[in-house]
Amino acid sequence: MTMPINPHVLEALDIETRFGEQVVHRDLTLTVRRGETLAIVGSSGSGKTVLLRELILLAKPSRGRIRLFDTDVNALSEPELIRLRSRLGVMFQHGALFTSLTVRENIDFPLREHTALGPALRRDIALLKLELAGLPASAANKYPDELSGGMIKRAALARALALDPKLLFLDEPTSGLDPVGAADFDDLIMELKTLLDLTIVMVTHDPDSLWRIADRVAFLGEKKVLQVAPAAELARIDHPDIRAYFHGKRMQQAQERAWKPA
Ligand SMILES: Nc1ncnc2c1ncn2[C@@H]1O[C@H](COP(=O)(O)OP(=O)(O)OP(=O)(O)O)[C@@H](O)[C@H]1O
Repeated sequence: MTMPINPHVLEALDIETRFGEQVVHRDLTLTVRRGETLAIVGSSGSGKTVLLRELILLAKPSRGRIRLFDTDVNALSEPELIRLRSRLGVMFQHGALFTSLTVRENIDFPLREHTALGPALRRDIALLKLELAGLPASAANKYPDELSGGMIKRAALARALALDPKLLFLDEPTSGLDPVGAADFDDLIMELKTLLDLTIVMVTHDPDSLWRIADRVAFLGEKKVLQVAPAAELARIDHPDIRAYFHGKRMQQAQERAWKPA
């Protein structure tokens, strides 16, 4: 008998997160469907970054369960956790590139850590990822401080893709980019999602990304996920925090741009 495939690649169930007396999450549940782009939004301090760190296994919630690729994370030993973590692609907000390494060496880093591939093959893979992320080959030997903000994002994306993850996390992928650069980056994410058959989870403050590339949006408030729905549905939900978030001028302009025929 074949087992039905779990439609969820990630499940965070009944999560509680505390820092001393402060409760950041309580009874928070979030599931991510295979193949979707899910955006996590909420006001400043609502616990998006903390949640992201828990989902990528860099931090442990105080209570609750996280299941990734059908594996209960709580039950794993440290080596098993490291192996599971290597199946996640993560692009951090400011790139988090090693400043003493070139772009190619940065992309090579996870390949060296987690595979037994030889240097020639690793070099080819790094150059391929660079190209996938839309960087010219000439960027390979540059150091992070020789790159523009947009190039740093792309280099960080190339590194996140190094090990061919099926699940990609993006922390504020378009922050700091001008509107054209941000739209280009959103386009790139959409293209890569289709090309590489990715599931994407992103924390974002960018209204254009919400309307253009997110299939569903999870709204964090009152220490939990208040609602998960496509942006158009979420915008109609009658909750004071959600209404306030969606009815700002920037959000309305983004909605109009997303609905304008190309
Ligand atoms: N390591 C930590 N120790 C203590 N408190 C923390 C720690 N990390 C986060 N917090 C607290 O948890 C709360 C949620 O922080 P978090 O960074 O997740 O918010 P956020 O929704 O990502 O905000 P923003 O949109 O401004 O980035 C904040 O009150 C923060 O001070």
